[in-house]
Amino acid sequence: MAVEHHKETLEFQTEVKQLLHLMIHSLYSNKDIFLRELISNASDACDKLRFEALSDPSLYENDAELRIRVDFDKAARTITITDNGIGMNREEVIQNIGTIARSGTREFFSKLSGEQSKDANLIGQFGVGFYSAFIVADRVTLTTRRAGMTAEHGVRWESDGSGAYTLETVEHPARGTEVVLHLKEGEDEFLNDWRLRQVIQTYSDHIPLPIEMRKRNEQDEPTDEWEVVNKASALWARPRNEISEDEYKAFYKHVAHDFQDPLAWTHNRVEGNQEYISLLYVPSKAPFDLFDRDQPHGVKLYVRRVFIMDGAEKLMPRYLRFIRGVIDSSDLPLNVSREILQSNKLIDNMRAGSVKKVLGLLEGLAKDEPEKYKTFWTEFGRVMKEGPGEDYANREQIAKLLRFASTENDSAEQTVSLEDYINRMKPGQEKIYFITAESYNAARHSPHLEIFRKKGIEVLLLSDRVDEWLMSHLFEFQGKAFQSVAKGDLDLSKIGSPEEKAEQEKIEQEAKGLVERIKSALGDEVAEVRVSHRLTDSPSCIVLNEQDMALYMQQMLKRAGHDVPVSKPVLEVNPGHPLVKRLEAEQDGERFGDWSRLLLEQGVLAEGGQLEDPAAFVARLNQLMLALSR
Ligand SMILES: Nc1ncnc2c1ncn2[C@@H]1O[C@H](COP(=O)(O)OP(=O)(O)OP(=O)(O)O)[C@@H](O)[C@H]1O
Repeated sequence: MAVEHHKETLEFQTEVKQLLHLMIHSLYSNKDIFLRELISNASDACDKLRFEALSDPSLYENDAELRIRVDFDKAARTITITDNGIGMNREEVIQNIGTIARSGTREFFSKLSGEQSKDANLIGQFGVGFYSAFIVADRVTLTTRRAGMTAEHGVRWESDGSGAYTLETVEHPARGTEVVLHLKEGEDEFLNDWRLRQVIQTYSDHIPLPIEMRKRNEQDEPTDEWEVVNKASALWARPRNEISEDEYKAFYKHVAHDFQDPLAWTHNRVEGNQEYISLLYVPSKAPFDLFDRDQPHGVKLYVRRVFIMDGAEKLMPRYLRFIRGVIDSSDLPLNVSREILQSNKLIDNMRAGSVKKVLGLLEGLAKDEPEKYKTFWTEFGRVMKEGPGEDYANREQIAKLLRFASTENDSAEQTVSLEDYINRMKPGQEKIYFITAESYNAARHSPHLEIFRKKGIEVLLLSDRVDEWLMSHLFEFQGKAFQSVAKGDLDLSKIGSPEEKAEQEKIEQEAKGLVERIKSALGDEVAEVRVSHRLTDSPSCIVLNEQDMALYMQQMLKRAGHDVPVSKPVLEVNPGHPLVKRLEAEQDGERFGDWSRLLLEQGVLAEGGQLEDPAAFVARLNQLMLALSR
């Protein structure tokens, strides 16, 4: 293949410019992290080489001792981080270092406020990576050669971090990547052996690769000999009682490329028929692309300390895609391929065991550290709600972890568990009542809640997008069935007194004629008209069939271009309401029809549905208002 030798100047993608600016300004107080990020990248590059070399050992080029070196030059004011990992070719450098390929990036940047403290948090969600070099450097030179290519295929990338970079083909005999940081004025503290070792030991002690620095002679001058400065043993392989909290946290920051502490973790060694170790972390902040379906999973697979692959989807179900960490098997073959992973009993067992551990960890948090659980739920609750639909076997355990807003505490915060709900159920109450709506306020103000408020029966208020899906997979919890208060026939007779029931029957009897008139006025726009036992303050509401999708969801799907089968609603009316009484007295057939339709239309609107002919609705409403004011 011909080698292009020209040097060219390329512009960073706009987002990269923004990222750089933000990073330099908001992460300055955390500036040590640049070294951890560059070492993590170097370590990932070695892992990738080790994996590719399983099928092509020639990639090692007779140098299979993977390592990372950190060096500095006081006179030149540079720090150099070198690895003999996979390296990159020209296209890969452009792809990986000049662009951010993650979807949702643009949207992410639009959320930034310009306020440094807030944005520093957001940048953490994004992951800082290679660009963190520019926190301390005003020029960065990266020289790299991909494993398996010849020396003349070296690539040199250089930038001052302001908007453009140069790219040049160079001779580079050494395989892997070398990153040289030309330090900014005032950053000389890093031109110090002790300081660099301290940062490495704080952040990178337990990555399973040796990190080397030059040995120093008696005059404290660098020699040509190198020594390992980290423990270089896999943290997860050590016994739990020998690992400190800080070591666990530092390791998390390395595997997760996060700069905040994790919320919790679980570390287990499984022995017996099958042997593996898992070290799994719950982050304290959700990444910005948590809802991107293509977002890579965060658990790395190792076989006997050798990295096999990143984000192995088979190791965690989708609803636990935010979990970060490592699973290290003693039984899988080293040359395990993605295909083998797809259907492998050992993998299935490790996954089932690890899911149990994570659910157990979350249960422990919920019980013993409610504040932390609250943080967890705020960040990841919506993803956990995908659980019951996805993981049938564990659905009771997942259901226990769910938290909801409810009429009990009148707050949008999701804090009520199903166990709390069951403990507060009224005598005679057999069902767990809930409502789904487009927003918390729509749920809270729904006319369907009127009778429940009157009787003091708690209703769970569900307004996350995933809730309708969740409730189509949750049928019961601890033997109590779930019941939407907006769907199907409502029977609260067992909770009330026998007199109430008799009273209801009487009202129904008396309103029979009215119900008939409304039914014939609306014709086939409704499946049925009946007297409502849910309403106390509103004149009417719409009730859907048990199996129907809520109106606001139907609306959303329609907007997204889906065909939604529509079934006709049931209209319930409240004969005690003054408007309905007024309607009953109306003799003019046309007006009776118009007003009946208004009852139907306001029911649809209250459900978050959309009217076929909104202008006609407004005209009818105005007529009614005029008539009533006369
Ligand atoms: N030392 C290296 N050797 C080989 N490839 C590298 C090296 N450093 C970076 N890269 C490539 O550049 C990409 C971008 O690196 P960067 O650190 O910005 O992000 P990341 O590591 O993918 O994720 P994060 O933002 O979470 O740190 C990496 O995914 C990798 O493909």
